[in-house]
Amino acid sequence: MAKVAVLGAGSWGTALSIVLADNGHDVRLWTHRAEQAEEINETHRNNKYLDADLPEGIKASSDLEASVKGSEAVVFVVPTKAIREVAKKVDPFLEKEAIVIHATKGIEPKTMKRVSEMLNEELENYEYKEIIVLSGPSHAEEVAQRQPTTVTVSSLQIEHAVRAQNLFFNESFRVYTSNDIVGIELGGALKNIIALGAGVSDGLGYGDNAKAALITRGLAEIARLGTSLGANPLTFLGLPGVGDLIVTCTSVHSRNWRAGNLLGKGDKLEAVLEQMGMVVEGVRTTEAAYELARRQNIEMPIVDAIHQLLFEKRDAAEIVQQLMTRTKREEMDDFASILRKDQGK
Ligand SMILES: NC(=O)C1=CN([C@@H]2O[C@H](COP(=O)(O)OP(=O)(O)OC[C@H]3O[C@@H](n4cnc5c(N)ncnc54)[C@H](O)[C@@H]3O)[C@@H](O)[C@H]2O)C=CC1
Ligand SMILES: O=C(CO)COP(=O)(O)O
Repeated sequence: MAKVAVLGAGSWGTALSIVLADNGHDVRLWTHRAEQAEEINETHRNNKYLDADLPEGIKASSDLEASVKGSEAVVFVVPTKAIREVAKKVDPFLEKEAIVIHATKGIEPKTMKRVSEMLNEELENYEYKEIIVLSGPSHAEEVAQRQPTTVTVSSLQIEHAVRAQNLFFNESFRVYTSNDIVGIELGGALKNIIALGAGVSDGLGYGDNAKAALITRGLAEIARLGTSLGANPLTFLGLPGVGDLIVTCTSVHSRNWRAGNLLGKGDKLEAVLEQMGMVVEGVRTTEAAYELARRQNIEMPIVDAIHQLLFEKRDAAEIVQQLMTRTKREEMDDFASILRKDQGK
């Protein structure tokens, strides 16, 4: 059994630590707050983030060096905005043969980089340069209850992804592998924007028809942008694509859906984010995707609409009207162009 460091003691870091501890691994759950580490070790709970009793195999720590040194695997689960800062601090302590996995779902505004690209830049001494992503439809609350969950792990070298698959796989946590790291990271990050939109739609009082439309047309936007950046279009039909889109757009567990729901009811963004107390990745990723769409010359009307709502203070109901009255078009236009690109035409 392996020593594994999990970096970030929020909901998802804690839930993934439970999976690893259930598999018999020696888990160091690192937090940047010493008082949180003390509380976890004394109570075997992480009450602010997850309603679950933690297995004995999880030891919390605020000592990054002690957590990372000697670990066969290091799992980054801090929010996207903290990735660079934490990676810089981790770099001197990483073991030569360790695998680096991340389970963070975001794109960095301004640089428009994926999390594995940010990690590769900051982990200067890391020889493999083969970061692994873990993504899929997986709310922490259900994983902590050992409810059936499926995810996908991916890295450029499939052997690395297989090491991660073996680390996490158990009877309630089924792990697939894939070699499309670009598609998997983009699917996980971009679905958060659509989930904000689904929350807005529900908050405005619209029904299931509207939500199904958002999920389906949102998937078309994600696939269009993703394919233009080199992803395999089929990835978006898998767990980290449509799977994660469904779970995040339809579950009350989703922070992005909940934030959107409050926005749809008329609350202001700053108040919503303060009230959430947990990371709502879709907000910063909207900034990044909005810029990426322009750079790649890709049409993303839902992303544009969420950008207008979040950053241009536009009215939610007006934006829905604007989406509904766009120029008439053929439904499968986008998919036809994706397929043409995939076939090199
Ligand atoms: N919660 C979930 O069910 C899932 C979350 N994710 C992704 O996992 C990532 C983390 O999400 P959650 O755990 O839900 O967030 P969270 O808000 O529950 O926890 C974030 C944790 O990161 C810590 N943190 C923030 N800034 C930090 C810094 N500069 N240095 C060190 N630690 C810092 C916070 O103290 C907190 O413990 C996000 O990218 C999210 O999209 C992915 C799948 C499921
Ligand atoms: O990514 C998730 C589930 O797969 C969690 O989504 P939220 O960050 O919206 O809670």
